[in-house]
Amino acid sequence: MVRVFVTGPAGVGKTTLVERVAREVERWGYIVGGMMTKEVRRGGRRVGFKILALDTGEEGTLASLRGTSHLPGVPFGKYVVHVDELERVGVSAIRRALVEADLIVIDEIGPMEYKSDEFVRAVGEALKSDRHLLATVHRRMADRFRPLGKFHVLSVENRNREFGIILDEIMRGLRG
Ligand SMILES: Nc1ncnc2c1ncn2[C@@H]1O[C@H](COP(=O)(O)OP(=O)(O)OP(=O)(O)O)[C@@H](O)[C@H]1O
Repeated sequence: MVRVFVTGPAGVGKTTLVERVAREVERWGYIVGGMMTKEVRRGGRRVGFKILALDTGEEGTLASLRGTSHLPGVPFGKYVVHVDELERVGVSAIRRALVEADLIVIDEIGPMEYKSDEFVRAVGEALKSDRHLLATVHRRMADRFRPLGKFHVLSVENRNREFGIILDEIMRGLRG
């Protein structure tokens, strides 16, 4: 069983890399589940983050700029984190992946997501399960996950090369 963690500075391409890997893995006929986080931009400006369930395509609002959403939430810097949405879309997707997927994707494990105890629990379950895991980890939390699997730090210079290395690690795990 393989566990791959990806970290790196904001905007370096972690989500893009995970999407590319997930697409390739699916092309080989494996089932990929879990969740992705994407930024939401309006007029060139980042106004929040949304979560996407990989299996159903369902979307939820993870966070929005303070004062711009009626959804309940927990303040986090200039954002409000919508814990209910994270649990409805993201945590549910991870839980389904724990029973259905060949590869569990968690993008990302970060301080916003950690506002949800259910999310923290779901990550713990993924780490206890014997399913293959590909997760992105916020820089601030990297040290906690470094010892738990193969660990990659992305930069603009290495991100294309790392894509190949990570895909190879995961395909080798999937093929046993
Ligand atoms: N390998 C790549 N080659 C060219 N452009 C890329 C590559 N990877 C990512 N990008 C571009 O860089 C931008 C940021 O990518 P992405 O959202 O994947 O970064 P991230 O590390 O997940 O960001 P965040 O820290 O916000 O989660 C996007 O516009 C994406 O298209």
